[in-house]
Amino acid sequence: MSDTARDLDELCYLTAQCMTPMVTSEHFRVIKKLGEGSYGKVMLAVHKKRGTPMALKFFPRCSTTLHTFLREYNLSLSFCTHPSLTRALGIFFSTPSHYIFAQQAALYGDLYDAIVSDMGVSEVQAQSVMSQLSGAVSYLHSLGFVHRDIKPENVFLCAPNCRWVKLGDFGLVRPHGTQVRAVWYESPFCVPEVEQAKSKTRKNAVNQQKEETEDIWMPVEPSLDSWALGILTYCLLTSCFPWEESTSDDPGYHQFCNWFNNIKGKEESEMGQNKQTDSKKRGRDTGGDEAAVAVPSQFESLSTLALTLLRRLLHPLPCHRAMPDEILSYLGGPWLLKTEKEEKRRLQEAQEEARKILGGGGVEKDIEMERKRER
Ligand SMILES: Nc1ncnc2c1ncn2[C@@H]1O[C@H](COP(=O)(O)OP(=O)(O)OP(=O)(O)O)[C@@H](O)[C@H]1O
Repeated sequence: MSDTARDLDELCYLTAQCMTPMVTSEHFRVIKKLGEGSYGKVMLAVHKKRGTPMALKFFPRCSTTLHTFLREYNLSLSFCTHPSLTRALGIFFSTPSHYIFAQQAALYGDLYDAIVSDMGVSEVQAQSVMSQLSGAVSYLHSLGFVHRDIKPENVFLCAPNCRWVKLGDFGLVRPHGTQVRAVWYESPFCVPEVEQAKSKTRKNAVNQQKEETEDIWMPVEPSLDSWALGILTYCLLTSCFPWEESTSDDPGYHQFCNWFNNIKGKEESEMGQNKQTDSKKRGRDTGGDEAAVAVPSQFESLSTLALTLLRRLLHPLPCHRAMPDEILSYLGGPWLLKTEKEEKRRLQEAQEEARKILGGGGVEKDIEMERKRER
């Protein structure tokens, strides 16, 4: 167990000793519901004496253990000190029906709302979000924790136009290396390595009772978050999912894997001819093979740069997935093809403008005029 994981356990033990019962309305004015998840609801409230706005997260006691509650609270309070992680505010208490803690409130909704809004998220905003999340997730990883639940609903907006976002919901965070039961769920965010647990999970859901077969256990790896960041990047750029579920029988995912393997095959054959091999460098410097090999239809609007990034984050093999900090080296260039065209158009316009300023003949004409003047 890492030092940070041990520190978190100790904090849970200590805070369990001072959990106090309280009546929410005596200290807080509850304004409105900010959102609701599978574990509980989150309310915007104002501290009556200090006037400070905060998000109160309510966990029903009937379905939440004290340890689960305290782990999320202490993690958010003591470890989430990055500006793009949602920090707890040091207030926690219980009522007869709920455990409650206070967190920084994000007042502009969550990323899901932004993605499905009429405007969607612009390319610049998408890059800004991914840049902030790259920092936040890398920070969490540096402490030895893996988030395991990165999705649009868990990215909260603290300023308009996605200028400041915070990753929240630390209920599934576990220390790197922890063994957890593999649970498959129907979503592109579920990593492909969990497919082996799909038939068992399905049978359990149908029969409403646990199958006799052995559970499949997997270690918690940072590559889980890389995968989620890849899917999130795609959602931001297209407002859609790339496929329904990351399993071999899903047509969209199947197409992606074919494309992925074709590029890999091409790269390997080039490697045999002693060509440059680093896939990341290839993508950036030379345009790579991403566009050369027929791109799956759902990726057609993405630039070579974005395709290379997605190929790095969505590597079917977890051990080869890029770490979140690699996202930073893909910022600044176009992620959407439309923008690539616009970029060219802008460049042409700038060249034309420059030609006009130089009087049509360019530098040579200037030199000629200078000579005439001298004569
Ligand atoms: N600090 C916050 N500020 C503003 N809104 C928040 C905050 N925390 C949560 N929300 C809103 O409440 C919703 C549910 O919160 P959260 O994801 O933490 O709950 P959960 O029950 O753990 O959810 P899940 O089902 O994803 O596990 C979020 O999608 C978001 O819209």
